[in-house]
Amino acid sequence: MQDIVCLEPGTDKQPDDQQVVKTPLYVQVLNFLDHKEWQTLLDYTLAQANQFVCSTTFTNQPDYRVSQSLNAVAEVQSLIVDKVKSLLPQVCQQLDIPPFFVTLIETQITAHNDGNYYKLHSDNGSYDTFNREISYVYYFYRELQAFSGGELRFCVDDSNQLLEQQITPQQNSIILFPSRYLHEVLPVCCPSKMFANSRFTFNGWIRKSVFTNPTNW
Ligand SMILES: O=C(O)CCC(=O)C(=O)O
Ligand SMILES: [Fe+2]
Repeated sequence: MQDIVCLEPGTDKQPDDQQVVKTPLYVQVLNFLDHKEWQTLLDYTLAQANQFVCSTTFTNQPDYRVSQSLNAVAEVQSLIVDKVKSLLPQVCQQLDIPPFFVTLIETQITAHNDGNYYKLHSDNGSYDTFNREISYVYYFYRELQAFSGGELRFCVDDSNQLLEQQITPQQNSIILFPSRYLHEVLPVCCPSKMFANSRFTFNGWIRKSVFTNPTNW
């Protein structure tokens, strides 16, 4: 059974004492996969250890993103992507994002090990990424957890108010948020430095079609 948790950045007290609930920064779903699916994904990830390469960014800034990624994840991608697709209407509603046509759901598995991080960035700030609408990050790792840190930190400027929120990577949970929001991954501490003890994510980006209905052309 999945628990959808919609986290609010806060509420504003109005003069007439009515509370206005603001749009949340992100949606979190706990217990996202069942145990068998979780195990399949973890086993697959550990078996692919040698296929991971240094993570990249579209802006190619050195030392901005330090982790390892696996970009060919076809064997396991339906585990996450099908569920993400089915959640989309609800997520758009909660994040106040108008419904849109999806052109592509990008996927990768990322491993953050000792000292790894990803500095403050948005996921759609470059020419190649401008149509990313929603980012998703599914967290998983080997039991017992052998790393600390690696919080996902949001720093969002919302109508002149700076909203800051830090999320602890929680086993078998997923976070979805607007790709334009500034966020970072704080440094991970993994004393064993073993790949298998990494902070793993199945993460990606949902791209929006920029074409309108062509029947008027
Ligand atoms: O791992 C995370 O918590 C976030 C990753 C991220 O921001 C990204 O891959 O763009
Ligand atoms: Fe990101």
